[in-house]
Amino acid sequence: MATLFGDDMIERQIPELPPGAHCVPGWLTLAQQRWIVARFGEWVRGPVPIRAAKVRGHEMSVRTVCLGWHWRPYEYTREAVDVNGNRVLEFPDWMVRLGRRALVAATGDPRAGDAYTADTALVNLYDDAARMGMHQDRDERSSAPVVSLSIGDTCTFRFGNTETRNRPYTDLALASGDLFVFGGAARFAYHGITRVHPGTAPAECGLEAGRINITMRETGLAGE
Ligand SMILES: O=C(O)CCC(=O)C(=O)O
Ligand SMILES: [Fe+2]
Repeated sequence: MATLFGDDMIERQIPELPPGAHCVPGWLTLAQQRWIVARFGEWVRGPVPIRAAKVRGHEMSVRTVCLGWHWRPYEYTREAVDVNGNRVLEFPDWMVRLGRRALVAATGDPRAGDAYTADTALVNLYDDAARMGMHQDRDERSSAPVVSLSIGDTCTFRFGNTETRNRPYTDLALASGDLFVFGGAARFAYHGITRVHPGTAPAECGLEAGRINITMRETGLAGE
């Protein structure tokens, strides 16, 4: 029980979030985190290498590898047309199940996951200097919730409103193992990462430095 007196046992204060947004600190166990980090090692060696997507000609500071559908600003395709043209990895069944369980855990509603079949995940890798500017996730045609999982270093996550990228917003820490869900009235809220806090990853999460974030989504796109 090496984690018994770790930071994960200290109740963290979750600031008030807008309706539709939920945070579940420490949702993934350290064993689950390590297992996902091992899968991440496979994904980055997969058919499409991890890369920094370009937004209006500028590389993002995060690097991203996708599952199910390949995302680039501002479109999903099956092939990584801006990387090497290869088809992205299949969306794993275990992640479909995890997404459903995440919605149940986040909302407390045992039926919340029933109709949810995530079919894409953007898996972001942040180094100490990486940030993500305020944006909406709106390249999906479905308004089903976004399920976000964090592993590694803690970051400061800024969760805002659906109208502007400015205030009102709430800053909260997302630590290794945390689940964040935004759906319903919060589905199209602006959000971003203002900083990553180096050296804060728990020793046993499987990632020595940096931060992995997985956001699962339903694209609402059909077929091949
Ligand atoms: O890293 C995060 O927690 C958020 C990532 C994000 O907003 C995105 O990939 O669209
Ligand atoms: Fe996002």
